[in-house]
Amino acid sequence: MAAASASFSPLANIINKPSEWSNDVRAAVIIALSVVVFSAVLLRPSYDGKVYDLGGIPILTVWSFFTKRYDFIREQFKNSGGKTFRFRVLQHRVIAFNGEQSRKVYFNEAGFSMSEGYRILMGGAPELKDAHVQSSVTDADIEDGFIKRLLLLLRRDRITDTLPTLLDDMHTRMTEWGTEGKINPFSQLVFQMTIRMATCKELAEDRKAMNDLAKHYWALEKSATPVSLLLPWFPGPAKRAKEKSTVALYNLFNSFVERRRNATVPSSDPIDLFIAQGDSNDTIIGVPCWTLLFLGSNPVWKKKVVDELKALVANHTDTLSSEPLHKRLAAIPLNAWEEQLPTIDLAIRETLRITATGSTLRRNMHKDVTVDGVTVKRGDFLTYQLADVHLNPEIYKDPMQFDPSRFLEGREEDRKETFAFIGWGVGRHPCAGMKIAKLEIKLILALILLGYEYELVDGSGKYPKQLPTPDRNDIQQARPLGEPCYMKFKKVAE
Ligand code: HEM
Repeated sequence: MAAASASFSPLANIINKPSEWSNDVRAAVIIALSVVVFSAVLLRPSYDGKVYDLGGIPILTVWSFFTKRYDFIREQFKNSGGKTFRFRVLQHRVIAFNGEQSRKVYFNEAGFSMSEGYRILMGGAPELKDAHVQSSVTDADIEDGFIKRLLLLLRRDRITDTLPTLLDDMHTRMTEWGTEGKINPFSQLVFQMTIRMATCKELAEDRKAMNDLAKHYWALEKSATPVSLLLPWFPGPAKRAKEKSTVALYNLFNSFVERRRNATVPSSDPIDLFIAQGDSNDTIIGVPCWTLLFLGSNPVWKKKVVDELKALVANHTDTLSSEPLHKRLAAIPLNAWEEQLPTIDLAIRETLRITATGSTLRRNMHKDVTVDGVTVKRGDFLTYQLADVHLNPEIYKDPMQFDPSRFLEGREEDRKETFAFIGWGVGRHPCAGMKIAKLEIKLILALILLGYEYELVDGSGKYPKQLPTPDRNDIQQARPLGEPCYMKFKKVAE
């Protein structure tokens, strides 16, 4: 079949009969061959005693940096014998570091900009120009003020006020599951929570708008393809998709801003203060799902976590109350959620250690800096993959094993090296949303672990032969790889 179709292809006809090539075809072939020979000779990999240069044609060599980033970095470190390596992405130079010495400088150096690194090598963030919005406010201005505004939103009094509503939202979503059944936990459990914290009541309670928001948000993330990042001007499908979803998101937010502006009674909802840039919803969604999977395969830790949650409820609420679970949880003070769940803290930490393995990015915006003997010039990009430390068997024994006790006194594996745990960021860029993210994860775990009994099953209803592992090349979400795994549940508390 392939041979038959090839003989009808004009290209195959030309290739098969070199004697009939026109001068133009001959010239094209000679140029193409020259490029290949030139690249093979002049752009071949090299080592100057400090750093490996991957060489090669910039786009071709690094295609998998954009499509399979985790594998790319791992493979190149294998090729370089664990030494620092560098490569080109078009006109940019990127240096990949590993090891403790590099890590210390990478996360502490003031001139290494996190936002510049992600903006250029990651993409995916909406830009005002894509929505064709005329504004004197630049995207850089928005970013500068972002963390300040975020911290304003995440003030303790706001979180305390919103906590009961967050639980109501979750409860409403979970009621749709019924009293018994099977769910794939990797759904959009937490999206609404973050929207509630970051926008306004009207939006968080409008199911259609929420669904549209989720649709455009994921479309925007998908539009960060290698072509759209390497050639941002190229008018291909990814550029069109990015513009389309940016316009849709802008219009959607704008309609709610207008509603708030026209409202007679002002509210303390954040949308009255600012329109938040989309942030790490995807990460939060993944963490409780993975924790539930790990606990589902580890009865000892599951019991410890459930017992701890039961104790929290017993200590802070009326045990004889007939109120539904989410109302009772709402009565628990914020500081108790933060300080009285050490076992869950360990389980979350261990979940992040195993699942947070992606590449962080930076750009050197100031003077040249030497990192572990390698000069990082002004304008160079840098990358450090969290797997270098999180899955390092020299630091974490049996790194693929879910074992929260590795952090306990006496073992403290995360203290063996500087910055050995980076699940919430370290150095100059600790996660600004950690407190709210942890709270959301704990609320979800409490509602599920106290409200339901569950066991893990595969498609045929049996305990899975193999548990899924995170897709480490899935930069945004680390969704599970392998056979689908479900939670078979039964409701045990209203
Ligand atoms: C489970 C959820 C989350 C995880 C695991 C997480 C993890 C991280 C990590 C590892 C970094 C450092 C990245 C680097 O060094 O390149 C970071 C930074 C950051 N995170 Fe999160 N994050 C989460 C949720 C959130 C949420 C919900 C928000 C906002 C509401 C947020 C806001 C930020 C910001 C603004 C920074 C950059 C801080 C800076 O530039 O100094 N994160 N996060």
